[in-house]
Amino acid sequence: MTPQASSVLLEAQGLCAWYGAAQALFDLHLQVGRGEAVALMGRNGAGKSTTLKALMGLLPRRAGRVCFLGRDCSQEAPFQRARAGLGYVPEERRIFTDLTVDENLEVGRQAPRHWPDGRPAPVWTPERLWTLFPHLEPMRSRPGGRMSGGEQQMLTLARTLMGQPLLVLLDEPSEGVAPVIVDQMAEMLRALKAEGVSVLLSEQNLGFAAEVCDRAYLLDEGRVRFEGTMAALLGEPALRRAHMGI
Ligand SMILES: Nc1ncnc2c1ncn2[C@@H]1O[C@H](COP(=O)(O)OP(=O)(O)OP(=O)(O)O)[C@@H](O)[C@H]1O
Repeated sequence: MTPQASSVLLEAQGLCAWYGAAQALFDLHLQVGRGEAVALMGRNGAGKSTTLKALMGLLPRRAGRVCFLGRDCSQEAPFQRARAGLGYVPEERRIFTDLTVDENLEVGRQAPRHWPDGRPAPVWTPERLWTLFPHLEPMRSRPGGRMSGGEQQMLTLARTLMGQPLLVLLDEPSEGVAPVIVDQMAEMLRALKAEGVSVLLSEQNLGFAAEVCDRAYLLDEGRVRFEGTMAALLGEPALRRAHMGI
């Protein structure tokens, strides 16, 4: 079950990536449709972060095609992909520790966007973000450096949303985060999906991914080993044991 061709926002065809001479991704094909939440699953070192970085154009040595909004962006720099509406939240939180929550959000602000069919895309303002991240509002004047890891993770995502992305690449948001924040994160991602924003979520936590995502790609040693619905992945214990160790 892949998205209809007309609704595909992001597509990778034969994506390969290397770190120096070592190949980390092999001939990866994936699609994310409009309004879809898709999980990229796999154990440590499977290639999840590498896939997101390659999609964003952050790895110097890569091959294959990446299309965003039907346009080949394989040769574009990361900032050009971001400007086109591809959001990226890296695993390591990248907030400005000396700036307050409000200021961090302002740094990310971009003009509202439109979908390829001309309809307006969701518009994110700090006021709208407080309803998604009620935790952040009381901290508006607090410097980012004085927040917990989970709160910084939320702020990184909120700031990415201020860039008005049509699709967000989200790298392991649940890693090292308290269970209560993981629950809020799942709720927030469901709300994002309800707004029609697409998400490609790199994740090891199957429970979290299953709460949020409709489809999954399972990676092992840089190759896709399974592609299908989340329900199908949940129904394949042997596959999960072989490629995820759970
Ligand atoms: N900067 C780097 N230099 C060299 N090799 C790297 C680098 N980053 C990742 N790798 C290697 O590439 C492979 C894929 O790593 P990647 O970080 O994409 O995995 P991952 O699935 O995101 O794992 P994790 O959940 O641990 O972040 C691994 O073999 C890893 O050792």
